[in-house]
Amino acid sequence: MKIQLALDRMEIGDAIQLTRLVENSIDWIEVGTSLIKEYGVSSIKEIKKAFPTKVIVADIKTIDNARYEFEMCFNAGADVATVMGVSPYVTIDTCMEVARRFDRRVMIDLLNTSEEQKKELMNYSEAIFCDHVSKDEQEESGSRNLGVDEGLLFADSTRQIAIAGGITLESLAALKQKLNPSVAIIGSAITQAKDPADAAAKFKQVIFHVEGV
Ligand SMILES: O=C(CO)[C@H](O)[C@H](O)COP(=O)(O)O
Repeated sequence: MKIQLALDRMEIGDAIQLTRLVENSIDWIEVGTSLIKEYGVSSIKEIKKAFPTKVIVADIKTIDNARYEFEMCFNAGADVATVMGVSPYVTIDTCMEVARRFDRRVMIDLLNTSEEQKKELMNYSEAIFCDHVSKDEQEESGSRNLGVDEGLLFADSTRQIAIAGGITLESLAALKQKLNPSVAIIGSAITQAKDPADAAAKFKQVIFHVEGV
């Protein structure tokens, strides 16, 4: 399981500095939606420039305007870009087509999708599927991703799964068991930690422990 470090609600310089502290413990770097909204695609360019060998995920959360937004992210250096699963299928089709042309990947964010939509979306076999509990659900309703609903859907699936939303050192092992994700997206548990390097190293240890590799 890879760790995708989610960088949100900070300045680009601080994001780069923080990532330097933890880069040996993490695999993918997410340029968070808040960075893209605040600083534009230059946030993607700068983070790719600072970490050229890491997989860079642009969490642009496209819901329309797919061709323009995905070309913009890939031209800025993103290796993966995100689209909302609740988007019209023509939007997701377009994201897939642009990603294929650039030889990059699409992550479909399953936030607020119904069971029926999730089953339909699984037809996008090349995508990564993100099981996501949102910031608002975390901060306003006290929820976090515990993998309660998706177990059966994902258990039968050969699809690549990512998990996100308030993941902690304590919740990661159970999530791994329930959803068998290949990517754990971790933001505040590392970025807001007193010692981010120590927190990231501990996440890596948990993964080592559950995977035994
Ligand atoms: O996509 C996001 C918010 O929409 C975040 O990147 C994701 O939720 C991970 O951050 P955290 O671990 O702090 O929840």
